[in-house]
Amino acid sequence: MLSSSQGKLVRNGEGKKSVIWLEGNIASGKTTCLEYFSKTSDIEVLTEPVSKWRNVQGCNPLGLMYQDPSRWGLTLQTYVQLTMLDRHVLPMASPIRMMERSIYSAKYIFVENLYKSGKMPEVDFAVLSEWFEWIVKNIAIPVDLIVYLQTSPQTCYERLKQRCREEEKVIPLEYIESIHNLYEDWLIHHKSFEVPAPVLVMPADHDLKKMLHQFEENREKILMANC
Ligand SMILES: Nc1ncnc2c1ncn2[C@@H]1O[C@H](COP(=O)(O)OP(=O)(O)O)[C@@H](O)[C@H]1O
Ligand SMILES: O=c1ccn([C@H]2C[C@H](O)[C@@H](COP(=O)(O)O)O2)c(=O)[nH]1
Repeated sequence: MLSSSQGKLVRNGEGKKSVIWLEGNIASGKTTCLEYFSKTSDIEVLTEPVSKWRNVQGCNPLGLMYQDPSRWGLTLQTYVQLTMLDRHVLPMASPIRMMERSIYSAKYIFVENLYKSGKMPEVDFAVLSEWFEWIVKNIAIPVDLIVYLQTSPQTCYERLKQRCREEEKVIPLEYIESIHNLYEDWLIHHKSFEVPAPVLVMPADHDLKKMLHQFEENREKILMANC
């Protein structure tokens, strides 16, 4: 249930619980990492609602956006903003929540990329920005730790091609490079937007075996996020 605290809407009784956001480029390995931690008791894992972005009442805003970003970028990102907010305010079922991306990366990375690349009209950007500012001012979006899977764009491009999601077949390497640069400016160089929690950087170009080893090595740091 939501109640009001210091002028913001907050979820009740979740002060001691911890929330971790898993951030990284497209096909950097976020879902694979979440799958690994989902086997741990006391952790609930929330994946990105991509299936909704591919099918809202029979329409596919993700596919439309990749076909014509100038026309459909606002449509997709409005729906991403809504569905991510829905994830953030969902009552916690376990003491630890790991969630894939956030309403912040939707705005600071994906909306920013559309706008900066000239594919989002100024008025669409202004409307989305005002919505975003209203949300983060009025609704508590808890986060204790951001885990950043840091990859090279080339690695993501190869994994993306291998995953072969229909809508993403049109994505060029340059798109992945732009997303990479925005993530680095935000989470590593602190050059763009405020970072709402400490960042744990995990190099993620390695093969699966080494990644699983690295997840295990970082388990304590991740599980103790709010201590
Ligand atoms: N360390 C890795 N080495 C090689 N392939 C990987 C690795 N991690 C994930 N993959 C593969 O790359 C693709 C994208 O991974 P996924 O976890 O879905 O990324 P994301 O959720 O970040 O988009 C999938 O096909 C997955 O099996
Ligand atoms: O705000 C957003 C968030 C994600 N997307 C796109 C990028 C990808 O094509 C999918 C999500 O894929 P991942 O494999 O989880 O990275 O959705 C977007 O356009 N806007």
